Amino acid sequence: MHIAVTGNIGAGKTTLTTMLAKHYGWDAQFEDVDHNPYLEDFYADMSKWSFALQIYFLGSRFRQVKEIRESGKNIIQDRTIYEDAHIFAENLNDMGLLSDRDFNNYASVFSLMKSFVSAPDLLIYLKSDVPNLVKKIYKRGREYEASISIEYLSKLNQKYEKWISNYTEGKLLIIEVDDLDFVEKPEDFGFILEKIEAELNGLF
Ligand SMILES: Nc1ncnc2c1ncn2[C@@H]1O[C@H](COP(=O)(O)OP(=O)(O)O)[C@@H](O)[C@H]1O
Ligand SMILES: Nc1ncnc2c1ncn2[C@H]1C[C@H](O)[C@@H](COP(=O)(O)O)O1
Repeated sequence: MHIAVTGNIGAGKTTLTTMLAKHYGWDAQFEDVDHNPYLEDFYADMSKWSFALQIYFLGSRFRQVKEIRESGKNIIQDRTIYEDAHIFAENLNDMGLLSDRDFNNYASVFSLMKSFVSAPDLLIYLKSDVPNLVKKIYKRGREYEASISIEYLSKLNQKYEKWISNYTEGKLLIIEVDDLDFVEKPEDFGFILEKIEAELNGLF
């Protein structure tokens, strides 16, 4: 079984992925953030580094897709390859931070890769509003993310809403996380588990 957690920066994906992997004994796949050779430079100068960062994330996410296909294990994945293309790369292009020439080049590589990608059995979307995202990014305290603007987060949130409302590739569970504290409150984590199990009924 392949489950993926999706959502904007700071929504709680890594936290929930870690908790679910521990609870169910699943393998977890995380994003390549701490050893990412471009991320810090990207936040310092988005226009200069956007193409290099997108190619890096695309390669790293495709490696994960391959592992999921080959492993035969139950895997929970923190963010999907779809988000790189449909949320981040598209948004950078819209904002004029990734040129049309580079975006078209990227999109043609992504469309080749897409034929090898299977949708997760369940996609869990963590929906959060911008002020709450800002609070959680601040709480996490990665220095290079201090430059993330409200405008950038808002545009990403709009892209997420559009993408999720058109998502038909597989089962989808939307969780509004702003009134939940699944880190500190076991009942909130229990509420999420119930929702997941209801969706996966029959697949478990
Ligand atoms: N529902 C929540 N309640 C309280 N704190 C949360 C919640 N979700 C995430 N956090 C905190 O917010 C920060 C960002 O969460 P993280 O899982 O790294 O987000 P993401 O992986 O989506 O970027 C972390 O410090 C985490 O502990
Ligand atoms: N495809 C991407 N383009 C730009 N930035 C990206 C992409 N994928 C992830 N990121 C950034 C956003 C955050 O700063 C870190 C980690 O993501 P998070 O949502 O906090 O798990 O990488």
